[in-house]
Amino acid sequence: MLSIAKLSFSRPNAVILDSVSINIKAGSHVSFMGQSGCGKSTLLQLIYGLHEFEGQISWQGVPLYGPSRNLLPGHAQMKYLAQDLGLMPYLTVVENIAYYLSAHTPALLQRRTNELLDMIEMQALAQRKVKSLSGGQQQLVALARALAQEPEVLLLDEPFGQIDTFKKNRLRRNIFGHARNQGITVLVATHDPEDVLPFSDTLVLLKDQGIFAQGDPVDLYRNPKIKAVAELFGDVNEIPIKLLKPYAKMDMDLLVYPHEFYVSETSGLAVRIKARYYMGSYFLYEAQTMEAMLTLFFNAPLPLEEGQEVFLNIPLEILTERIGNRPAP
Ligand SMILES: Nc1ncnc2c1ncn2[C@@H]1O[C@H](COP(=O)(O)OP(=O)(O)OP(=O)(O)O)[C@@H](O)[C@H]1O
Repeated sequence: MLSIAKLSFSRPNAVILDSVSINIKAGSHVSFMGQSGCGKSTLLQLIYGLHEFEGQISWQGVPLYGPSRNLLPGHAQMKYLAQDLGLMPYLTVVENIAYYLSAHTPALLQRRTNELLDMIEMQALAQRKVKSLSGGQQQLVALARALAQEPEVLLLDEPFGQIDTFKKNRLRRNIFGHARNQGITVLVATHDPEDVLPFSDTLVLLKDQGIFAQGDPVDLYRNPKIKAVAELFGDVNEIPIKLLKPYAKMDMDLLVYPHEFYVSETSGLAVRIKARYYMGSYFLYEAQTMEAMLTLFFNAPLPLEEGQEVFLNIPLEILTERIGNRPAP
């Protein structure tokens, strides 16, 4: 268990984290999200022991301290992968990875190196010097090198930030899957819901120097109780329920993702289309409600025209789920 109790940290001009407490089960994958500057990277750095702090952090019952109590920065059982990757630029990809591998025979070393090269899909670049690689490729070598060290805890700061979209999902599956098989506890600071929804056991939202919400990412996605949570996953609309269902007895705002609407020709919430964005497999529309002049966003597979009037609806099960989960007044 990674236990964080009443953790506080300030910079000269600002409190960054104020009395943060959380327990993280060994072997679990946890993502930290929140607006830029909310302290995600700082939290990972504090766990890794790079700054002095107030409060307690312990791993498997053993207290962890800041740099003044450690000979070298960082804890041996952890690996922290920051934006500056700390690679050895004049060595090759394979040398950077194999440097940290413990293997008793050359054949085993070769096999384990190959496994890691396969994982990051960089066999073809194995003999290239790291300094000649792109930022994204260096990021992958750093990930493989971190995993080669078989840490108990892996702390990743925006791990796929520089990787191209076309490879990203496959690499995420490889790397998070490898960490899961090895029983490594993974903590990720990210802005990207695709790092979180398919891979994390827990999502933690940082806001106002503390933990604002935490839970199963799928629950938080499906039943966001407040807009700040829904917004982590992209665009979201906040709509007074009476606009959608005029006969509704309660007064509340409903959070609706753009893909949850469906378009009807005949009935629903009347909107006029203001703008259309082609998104590949669908169109994203900006529209204005005819009543209350509210701006909202919805997705549809069809090319609708600017100025066109359509009716929007949301499936009954989403309506019931959201109403059932509304925050207490
Ligand atoms: N070396 C530093 N010196 C002074 N202030 C810093 C330093 N590093 C970070 N900060 C400040 O601390 C706050 C938290 O920064 P941190 O990098 O932890 O945020 P973050 O949530 O990881 O942001 P991002 O999503 O943009 O990476 C920010 O206000 C930032 O400006």
